[in-house]
Amino acid sequence: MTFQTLDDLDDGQRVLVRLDLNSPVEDGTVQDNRRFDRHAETVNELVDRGFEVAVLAHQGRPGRDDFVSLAQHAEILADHIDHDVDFVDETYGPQAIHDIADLDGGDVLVLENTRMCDDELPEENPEVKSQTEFVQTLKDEFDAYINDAYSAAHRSHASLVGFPLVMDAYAGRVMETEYEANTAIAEKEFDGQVTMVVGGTKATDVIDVMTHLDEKVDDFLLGGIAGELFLRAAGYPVGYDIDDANLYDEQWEANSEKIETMLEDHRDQITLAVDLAYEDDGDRAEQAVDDIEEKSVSYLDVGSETVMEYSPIIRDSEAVFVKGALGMFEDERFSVGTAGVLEAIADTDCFSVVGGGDTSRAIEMYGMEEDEFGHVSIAGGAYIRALTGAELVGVEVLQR
Ligand SMILES: Nc1ncnc2c1ncn2[C@@H]1O[C@H](COP(=O)(O)OP(=O)(O)OP(=O)(O)O)[C@@H](O)[C@H]1O
Ligand SMILES: O=C(O)[C@H](O)COP(=O)(O)O
Repeated sequence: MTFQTLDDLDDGQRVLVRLDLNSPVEDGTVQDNRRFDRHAETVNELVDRGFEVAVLAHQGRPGRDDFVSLAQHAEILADHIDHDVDFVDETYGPQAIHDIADLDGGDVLVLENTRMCDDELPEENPEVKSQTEFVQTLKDEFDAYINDAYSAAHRSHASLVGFPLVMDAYAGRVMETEYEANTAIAEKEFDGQVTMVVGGTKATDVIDVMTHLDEKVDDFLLGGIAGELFLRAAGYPVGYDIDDANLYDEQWEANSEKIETMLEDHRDQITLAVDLAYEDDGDRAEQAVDDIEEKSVSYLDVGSETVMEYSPIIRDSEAVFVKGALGMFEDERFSVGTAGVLEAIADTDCFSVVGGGDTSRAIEMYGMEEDEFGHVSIAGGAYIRALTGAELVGVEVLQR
């Protein structure tokens, strides 16, 4: 590993720290999750060593319900580090600069959601990002930049790739441990069957990675939004938006060709759900995919038959990778797919990795322990990209 770490940084300086506190939001309330726990290690160390700490992080995506302020994140972070955490509702405006100047040793200030700044999101190369007003304004306020957000390091966004080009840059403790674990996992060779459980809402991320993993993975078990899109490509009348949902059509447009090609070239490596679950009068109901004539309900989980088909495949695997939940597990009625698959993994002695800020929450929600899995990563998209052997842009710039 060639990046500088906190061991290379002198105590008591003024530091800008990028965390990944991107969290599930339910009815406007940010849900605590292991990202806070893990990043607390880095923040606690900085506080104990007398640094003046300003935190950059993002939440959600513009236009989605989870695109909210970081005010609640500051409170949750304070609970995890047993230390006051201040918040300012600007990322680099005059009030933010004022509050940064007021920091004393051991103080922590969370700046507003980076994705509320125009400079943050367009995916541009690090050189371009380093010249944005966002980066140029904040860089002079700090002695060093620390990136702890391994789980967002696959995005070429200003707060992740801009600062290392114009500041002294370091990896935080989470960046270090996730990088080491995921790189080692990517280099592992398996003699037996390798299975990947693919679900969640970010179908574009997983489908892109699937096309690069077809030599490493013997069987992809599909669920979630990606699963429905694959069913659509296979000819079933599902995988498009109904009501106000905004999960399928855009991702179908972006990925339909890749999905169709994968089904043509790798059909024997792709296992699709045989039944799906939906809400009927407040209860869970299930329907075989062969019986669906028209999509008139939202499918929120894979069905029980699907879990029965996926479980023996998992039992026969030497390694299982999970990215994304098979259903909306936060609602117990729709946890059957996700909990069923995680229990099947926990019951075998295969090597396993469960990744994703949301998905990894299902472990404790459904009574399992982290040590029943080989590695639980707070990274989702970043860890599966690392599995392909590709370098993550946010890591690359730290290694310059
Ligand atoms: N059929 C479905 N309908 C709606 N939501 C679903 C469905 N299936 C899965 N989900 C949701 O997917 C979410 C997890 O997927 P997501 O794509 O956010 O992955 P993740 O594991 O958090 O990874 P990352 O860290 O990349 O965000 C869960 O919160 C779950 O509720
Ligand atoms: O939750 C994640 O995987 C990271 O925070 C990246 O979020 P994004 O997929 O919205 O870029």
